[in-house]
Amino acid sequence: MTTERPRPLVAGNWKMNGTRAATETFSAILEGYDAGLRSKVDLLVCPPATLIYLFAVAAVGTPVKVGGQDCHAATHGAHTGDISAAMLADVGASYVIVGHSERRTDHGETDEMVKAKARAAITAGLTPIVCVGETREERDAGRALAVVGAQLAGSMPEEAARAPVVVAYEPVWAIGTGLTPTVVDVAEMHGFIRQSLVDRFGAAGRNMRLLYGGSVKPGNARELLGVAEVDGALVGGASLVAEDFLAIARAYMA
Ligand SMILES: O=C[C@H](O)COP(=O)(O)O
Repeated sequence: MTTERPRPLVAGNWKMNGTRAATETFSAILEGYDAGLRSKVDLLVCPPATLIYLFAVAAVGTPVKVGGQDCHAATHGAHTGDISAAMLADVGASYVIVGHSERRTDHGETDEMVKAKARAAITAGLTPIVCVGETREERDAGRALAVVGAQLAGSMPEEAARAPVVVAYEPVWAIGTGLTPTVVDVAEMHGFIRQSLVDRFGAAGRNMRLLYGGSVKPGNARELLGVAEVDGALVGGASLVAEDFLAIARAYMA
């Protein structure tokens, strides 16, 4: 049994922000990802779909990865407005976020749908980032572990036993609010998620990267990313500012 930790990943989720002018921000991220950072942490940026190709071209020759924020479960067909995992791969994406709480809420995505999307991503050669997380009410009712456990059980595809999958724990109440759980709560949840993954996927579950997301900022990154079983961050607002995003990644510098 390996005790080696997965290499950390700091991923930016730009959500519905950014036009072509934001290529400047992305270029600053590419430039700031120096040898020191490269030796410690992987970087991923998930811009709106309209910018994926542009960013992927800009990132050629660098280790920075580009990803999508969602994909359809089908490979192609009559799904107006949707994008398949293969289409994301075609324009240079190597990751895709699935089951973000904003998709679950805004688009009524169920665990079953998220699982189908994750499976489609794997089939297309992408690494899915499967998001889970409880609401404030669920935490206050003492149900956080049960809710996240059920989301994991329903959203993680069986293929995770043999294909790379990332899990992101994002308490819904911490997203974009400036609020974060205590490090004790993060440690409890990540320990629980790790155990659930090991129970289901064995060694693959032990090596899966577990990201924390929800109001990660340069000022709290070192504390949050230092928690046991936290292998990186999924960053929203702070990833829109190159210097803040890089400062979060620098939490891994000694
Ligand atoms: O996917 C990212 C998260 O929803 C976190 O967003 P935030 O860093 O703006 O709180």
